[in-house]
Amino acid sequence: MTRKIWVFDTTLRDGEQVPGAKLNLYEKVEVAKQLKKLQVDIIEAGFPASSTGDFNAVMEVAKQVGNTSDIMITALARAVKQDIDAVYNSVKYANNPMIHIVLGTSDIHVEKKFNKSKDQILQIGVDAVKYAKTLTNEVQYSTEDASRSDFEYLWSTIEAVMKAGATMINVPDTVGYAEPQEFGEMIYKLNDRMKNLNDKVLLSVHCHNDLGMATANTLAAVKNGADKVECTINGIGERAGNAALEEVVMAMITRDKVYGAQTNINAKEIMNTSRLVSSFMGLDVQVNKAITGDNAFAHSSGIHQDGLLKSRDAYEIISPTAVGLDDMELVLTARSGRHAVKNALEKLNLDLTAEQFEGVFENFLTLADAKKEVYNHDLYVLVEDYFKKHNMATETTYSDYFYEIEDLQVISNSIFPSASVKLRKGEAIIKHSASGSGPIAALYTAITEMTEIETKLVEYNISSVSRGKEALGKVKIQVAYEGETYLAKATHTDIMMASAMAYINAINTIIVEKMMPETATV
Ligand SMILES: CC(=O)SCCNC(=O)CCNC(=O)[C@H](O)C(C)(C)COP(=O)(O)OP(=O)(O)OC[C@H]1O[C@@H](n2cnc3c(N)ncnc32)[C@H](O)[C@@H]1OP(=O)(O)O
Ligand SMILES: CC(C)C(=O)C(=O)O
Ligand SMILES: [Mg+2]
Repeated sequence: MTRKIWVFDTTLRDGEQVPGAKLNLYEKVEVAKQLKKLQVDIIEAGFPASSTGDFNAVMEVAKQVGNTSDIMITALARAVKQDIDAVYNSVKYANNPMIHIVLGTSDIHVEKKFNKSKDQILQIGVDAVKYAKTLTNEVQYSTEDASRSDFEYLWSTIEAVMKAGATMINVPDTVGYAEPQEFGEMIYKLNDRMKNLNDKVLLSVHCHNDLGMATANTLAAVKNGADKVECTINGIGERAGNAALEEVVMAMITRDKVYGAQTNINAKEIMNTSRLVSSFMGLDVQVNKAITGDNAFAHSSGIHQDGLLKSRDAYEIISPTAVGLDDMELVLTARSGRHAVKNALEKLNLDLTAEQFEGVFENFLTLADAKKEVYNHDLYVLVEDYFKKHNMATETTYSDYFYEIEDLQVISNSIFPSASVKLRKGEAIIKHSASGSGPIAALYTAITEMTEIETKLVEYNISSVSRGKEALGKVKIQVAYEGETYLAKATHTDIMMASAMAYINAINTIIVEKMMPETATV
């Protein structure tokens, strides 16, 4: 039988503990709305005692997102009256409010952090739960640093707070020290004892990723009886982060026979949620991140691309559409083979004879060695060049459609940021200058006015590919055009050039998809 696993999302509390990731009230509410679409069961919205700003943000989440019966809103408190009051006074506006109390159980916490005896700490926890129960029915108790705690003391704490009225017991691997086998065994034993005491109390886990095992530990707990998982989107959180919601959920879906457990998550909202969190928090998702990384559904080597074209299951265990993506991506690189390149050409209606294809493929490899990634607009130009070289006429001069950057100058100052750009379009050279509120706005305005393709810049992201003064700047943008979004990237030592190249890549992709003749035969 399939068990239901509760999903407690702590992106807005533990996730927000990432340096620089702090969200304002508006952003917290927007993320919470998206988490509701994702169908998480519980949102932990913050730590209200920490600042007035967070108190107000948690209160707003409770009012605007917690206003239906299908979701519970909580926030974190130390085992301190003032913190518990702050949680209650902010979450009480939700239909289903919950108070979450944390207090350490390991010797390190009890002795070194609190300088108290185990009995004293246990009593503080019990008193905190009893007080919280005078305010709300739902109270979660977290035994911080549980995985490094003496098991019998951990159990006596859990037993005492359950008797005091805790409705959920959360067992955190606070410093990511646990190992799946050992963590699973601990959860098995706790589950056994808890169910004997009161089988209505939920057993939850909260795993950190310091040894890269947060997801594995969470899933080991699910296998061993945990009712609830605490996770964050993109695995963000204190230090190395928390168990990633998307990984835990997709593992349960993909390996259903192994776990025999499912969540209520609407997996199709995973990518939307990941992108929203990443953009509001200013935290890039690492490209190879499972499920939500740029490359999680992108394939770039010839043998894999060929296999996928023959049968998707050769290299795909999750359908990209299951998490809200349109499709897999076959990235054309110098490691691509003939099958992938032929497939890309056919999709563009560029039908070539075997001999023509071999010629184009040879030039493709030369270009791919120089360029890292070959785009569809590059394929058109490769085909045209091949035909020109062999004195053959083409119906369309493809290069007349696409833009290339010849030169640019960007002036950055607070008075009048401006950009001058020289573009090539086929044989034509176009020059233009524009100003803007900042250097990127000036640069993109200049290009928009030259290309006459009005896009909306949805996201602009710049990062360094390597360290040091010679670092390459990598620009990743998302633009909207006629209701569709286009992603484009570029890398260059000059970040303005990388920004312009990324934008031109987006423009050329729009041209390929919207403006090329339907049957571009050669
Ligand atoms: C594992 C986790 O993720 S826990 C959650 C982490 N989140 C946060 O810390 C939220 C942001 N924190 C804050 O805004 C502040 O630290 C506050 C408001 C919580 C406390 O601020 P301050 O009163 O200035 O205390 P400060 O943070 O310097 O020290 C923590 C105090 O809380 C005590 N404390 C720590 N954990 C707990 C707990 N679970 N229950 C009771 N007291 C606790 C410490 O012993 C220390 O008390 P002391 O001053 O008597 O030594
Ligand atoms: C508050 C608790 C659950 C926590 O974040 C941790 O122990 O990591
Ligand atoms: Mg944590």
